[in-house]
Amino acid sequence: MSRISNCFKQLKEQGRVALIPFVTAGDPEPGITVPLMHAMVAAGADIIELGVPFSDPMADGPVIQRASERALEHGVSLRDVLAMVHSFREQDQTTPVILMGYLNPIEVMGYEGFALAAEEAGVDGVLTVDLPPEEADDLLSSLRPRDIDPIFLMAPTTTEDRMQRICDTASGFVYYVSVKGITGAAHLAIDEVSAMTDRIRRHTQLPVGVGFGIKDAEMARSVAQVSDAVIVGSVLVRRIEELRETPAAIAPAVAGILSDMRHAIDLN
Ligand SMILES: O=P(O)(O)OC[C@@H](O)[C@@H](O)c1c[nH]c2ccccc12
Repeated sequence: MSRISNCFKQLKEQGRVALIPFVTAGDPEPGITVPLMHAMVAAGADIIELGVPFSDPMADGPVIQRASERALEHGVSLRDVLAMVHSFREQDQTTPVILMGYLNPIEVMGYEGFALAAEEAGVDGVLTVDLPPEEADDLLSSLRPRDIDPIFLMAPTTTEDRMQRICDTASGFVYYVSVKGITGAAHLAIDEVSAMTDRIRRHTQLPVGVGFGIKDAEMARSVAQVSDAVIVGSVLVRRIEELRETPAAIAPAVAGILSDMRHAIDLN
């Protein structure tokens, strides 16, 4: 069983919902990422979504775009991100790590080479924003034998047919994007999210994670009532940006936001 499936299985037994923070690897500087990952786990993160910096991140809003720019200024590459995961794994063998990124750097490395390096580093899932499941066969045939879960996105506009196809292709969990638009979006309507997670569950037994537009602990709590995982990115990345001149303050600040969310989620 993959580390992601195992994580969800354990959470389910405990009647708990996963908290999945997103940060961009190497933002605002490479040295911060591994300690930040450990701090997030200590604050209650169950799974970590780590962004691979990319020059043209079209699904991302300005906050996460700027995070990519800061990391790229330090020359952070896909190989560097894999090295960070490898280093994280020296002290943490249980928390799943998902790489979130765009296809280009993976294609450059080659699917087989990437999958091998990801497995060696201890990566558990890969979310390639610009690779639809219809075109994912080649990458999937490199990931599957290594127990690396492909994570796919569904949006409010996803049709039933597509939903079924995505559910049949994905493993680990499926990611429901709560709003039309880009990361850091303003408003998430909980009734709509609830209706969609119900629909998705008619297609799959996989856990359903919800992300985009979750801003605070209260919202995290409502989303946790209708999902299996709460995914939070821009609020954390914005805090990282605010503190970029004082990097030592970043991990405690991010941990503070996450532990508030953790407590709120566990109140359910
Ligand atoms: O930033 P938000 O609105 O909290 O949403 C999570 C999101 O950042 C993270 O999962 C993510 C970052 N970049 C992405 C691109 C596509 C899908 C998801 C993502």
